[in-house]
Amino acid sequence: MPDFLPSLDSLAAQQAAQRLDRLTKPPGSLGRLERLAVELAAIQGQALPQVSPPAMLVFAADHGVAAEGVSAFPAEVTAQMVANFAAGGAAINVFARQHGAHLEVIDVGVATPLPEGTADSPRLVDERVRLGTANMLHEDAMSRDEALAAMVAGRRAAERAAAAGCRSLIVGEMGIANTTASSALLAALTGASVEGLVGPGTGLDAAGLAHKRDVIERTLAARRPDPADPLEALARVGGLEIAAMAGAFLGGATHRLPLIVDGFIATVAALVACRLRPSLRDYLLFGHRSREPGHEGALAALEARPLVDFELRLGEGTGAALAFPLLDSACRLLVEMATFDDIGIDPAP
Ligand SMILES: Cc1cc2ncn([C@H]3O[C@H](COP(=O)(O)O)[C@@H](O)[C@H]3O)c2cc1C
Ligand SMILES: O=C(O)c1cccnc1
Repeated sequence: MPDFLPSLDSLAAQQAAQRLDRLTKPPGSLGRLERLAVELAAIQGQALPQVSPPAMLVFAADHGVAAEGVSAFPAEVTAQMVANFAAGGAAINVFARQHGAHLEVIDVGVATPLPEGTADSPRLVDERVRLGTANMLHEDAMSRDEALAAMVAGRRAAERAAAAGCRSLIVGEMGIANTTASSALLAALTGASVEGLVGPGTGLDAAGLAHKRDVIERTLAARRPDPADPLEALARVGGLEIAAMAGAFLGGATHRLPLIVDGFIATVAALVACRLRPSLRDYLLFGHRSREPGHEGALAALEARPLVDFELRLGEGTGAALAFPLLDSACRLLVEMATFDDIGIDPAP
């Protein structure tokens, strides 16, 4: 993983801010779009930033803890959804087509064999580190080396996106039971109570939720993840796709790509990456506020304010994709709007 990340470009930020003040509008009247434009200039090191085309990286893996009945859906759905992403039929595929995104599905550890023909899809990348994590209630989800290998697979995906000319990164996931792993990891890293952050995921009822909470609490008591060692915590109670997302964020930042964080799971992955490299925080933009209750605590741990609140609770990168047009609009305003000079008006009569 990178030892350091490039720092924000304050000169590019200043140039963008000055241009915004010369555009044909009252100063500051485009609100948060103006702050976004300046932030994007600082990240990319360009007075006129550009976020299009985006890359959409969907990392998929299975979770041994699914055997405890912590999801409303069976573990086989991970592989079925990977086939759906590969065929272009999932929600994130719709947004990818809408925004001309480069979409990749990266299998870092799907346990069930993929449906016939899936492996032939040009969208699918095989980076399997192991066939799903172990059941973290009984043993560590994976080894430290496996967590690192999954992070490196994530970094490689970010590097492919940069090499393909993508100008921003949307990072999503698929992995049945990954809200359980993310909840355990978030509780471990922040010390927050499991009760306050556990949620229904794909749609557990009240009894299912109580059971999920009990499984997470017993897991934390058995695994004792150390918040001072984020990689170890990731290995003990995390997931392969969560590790890969953390690696993709770090890899994207080394290429100065604005990183659009999705919902609960992506935000927990971003938190892990920030604990490893705190300066990563400068590169993160938060797409949306998920309905999953734990998202609030994950956002608070990163002092993050999401762009949109549309009551999504899906994952895959959909909440980040939904916010993408806001970033794109911010960039286009900087490039395409006329200045007061252009139209011959003195803005300060
Ligand atoms: C058909 C389907 C499509 C999905 N796309 C994302 N998720 C989301 O749901 C899962 C997490 O919820 P839990 O922890 O309750 O299993 C993840 O795979 C996440 O990406 C999906 C879930 C399903 C069922
Ligand atoms: O916010 C998310 O990422 C989320 C919430 C519920 C289920 N899957 C993902």
